[in-house]
Amino acid sequence: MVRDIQAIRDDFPILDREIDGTPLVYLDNAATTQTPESVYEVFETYYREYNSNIHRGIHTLSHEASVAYEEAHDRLAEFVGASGGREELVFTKNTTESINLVAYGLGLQNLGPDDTIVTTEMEHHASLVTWQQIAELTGATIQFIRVNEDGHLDMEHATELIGPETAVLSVTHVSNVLGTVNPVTELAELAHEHDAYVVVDGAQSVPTRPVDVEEMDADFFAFSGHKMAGPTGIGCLYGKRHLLDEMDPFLYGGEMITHVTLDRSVWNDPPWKFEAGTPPIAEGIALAAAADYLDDIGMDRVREHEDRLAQYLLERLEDRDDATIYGPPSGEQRAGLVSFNVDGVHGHDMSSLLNDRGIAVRAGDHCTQPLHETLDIPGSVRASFYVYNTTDDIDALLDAIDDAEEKRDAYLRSERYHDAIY
Ligand SMILES: Cc1ncc(COP(=O)(O)O)c(CN[C@@H]2CONC2=O)c1O
Repeated sequence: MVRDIQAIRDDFPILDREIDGTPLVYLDNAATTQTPESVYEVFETYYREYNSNIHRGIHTLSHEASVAYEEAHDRLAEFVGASGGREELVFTKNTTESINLVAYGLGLQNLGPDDTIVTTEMEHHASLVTWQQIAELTGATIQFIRVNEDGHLDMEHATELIGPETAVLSVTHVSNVLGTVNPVTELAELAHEHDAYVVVDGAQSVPTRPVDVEEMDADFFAFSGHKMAGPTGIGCLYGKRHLLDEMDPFLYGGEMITHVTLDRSVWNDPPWKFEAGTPPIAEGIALAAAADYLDDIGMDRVREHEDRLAQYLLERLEDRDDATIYGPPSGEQRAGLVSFNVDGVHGHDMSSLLNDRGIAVRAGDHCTQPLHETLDIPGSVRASFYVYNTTDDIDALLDAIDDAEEKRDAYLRSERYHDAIY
C-alpha cells in the first residue's frame, strides 16, 4: 500500500507546531527524526497496562513485558537482515554506545602495537574518537582513508591502507555531513581478505534505506532508535553470533550472568550478556513499533523519497553562485541530507535566521571536526529530510536563504559595516 505524504504527515502531530506563529519546517532529521503516534502510543500502553521488570518476575506483567522486550530484539534483527534474531541483536543506548561496546569488548582485548585500525576522515566522533582511544590504550596504529573532493572515499587509498596488519576496519555507511553512501560491501570484502573485524556505523543508513547486514557481511553494525522514528535512549548493535560469543561484556551486574559465586561469575548468552541491569524496556518495545512503521512505508520508498528531496535542493543550490555544497553533486545517489555554506553568512547566523522563519536545520561541525578540517571550513549548515518532508519545505528553506542573503547584502552596504571596516 503506497501511503501519500499527507497521510504520513498526519502521523506526526508535532509537524502542526508553530515557531513564534510560523509553521514548523523540520529539516534536522539527520540529528533526530520525529516520532509517529503509533510509536509513542506504545509507551502509553506499556506504562498503562504491563509495566514490569523483565526476565525475573514470575507474574503476568513481568511475563508480558519480557516477551515484548525479547520479541523487539527479533524485530530489529529482522529489520537489518540478521537471520540469527535476538541472539545477534544487542540493545544499547545509542550508536555511540554500540561502537564503544565493540571497541572495548573486542578491540581492547585483541589489539596491540602490531595492529592497525583503518577508518575514514568522514567518521562521526562516536566512532573516530572511540577508535582513537583504543589505539592509544593498545598501542595499535590508526589510519584514515582519505575523502575525495566529490565527497567519496578514495578507494585507491583504502586498498593501500587495508592489509595484513589491519585488525579492524570501522566505516560509516552514510556520512552525516556529505550524504555519501559508502561501498561498505566492497570495503568489508577487502578487510576480510586480511581477517580484519568489520564495524559499520549505520546511524544514517538504517533509517533511510534498506539495510542487509549479512549481504554487506558486516561483523558488527551499529544504529540508533531516535534516527529511525523511534525513541531516544535505545540503540542497537548487530554482531555475528560467534563474535558476540567471543566478545567481553562492557558492563557487569544482573541480567548478564547465569551463575555467580563468591569466586567467579558465568556470563549469560548474547544479547543478555551485554545488557546489564534493568534495560530501557519501553524504548525497546517502541523501537520495534518504529521498525513496523517504516516497513509499512517501505524502505525502498524512504530512500527514493529522500533522494528526490536531496536532488531538488542540490539542483537549486547549485544554481546559486554564492553557495558551496559539500558531498556528491546532484545526479549522484546520496542520502537525504545536504550540507552547505552561503558566502558571507556564518552557519550559526544562517541557522538562527532560518529558525526565525520556523525552519529547523543544524549548523556546526556535526561531530565531524576532522572532516571539516579536511574540507577546510569551521562548520556547515545541514538540511536533512525524512518521510514527512516535501518540496514545499525545501522551497521555504530556499526563500529563507534568499532572505538571509538580502540581510547580508544590506549589512554590507550599511554604514555600520563601513565604519567597522574603514
Ligand atoms: C554517522 C553517525 N554516527 C554516529 C552518530 C551518533 O549517534 P547517537 O548520538 O545516537 O549515538 C551519529 C549522530 N548524528 C549526529 C547527532 O546530531 N547530528 C548528527 O549528525 C551519526 O550521524
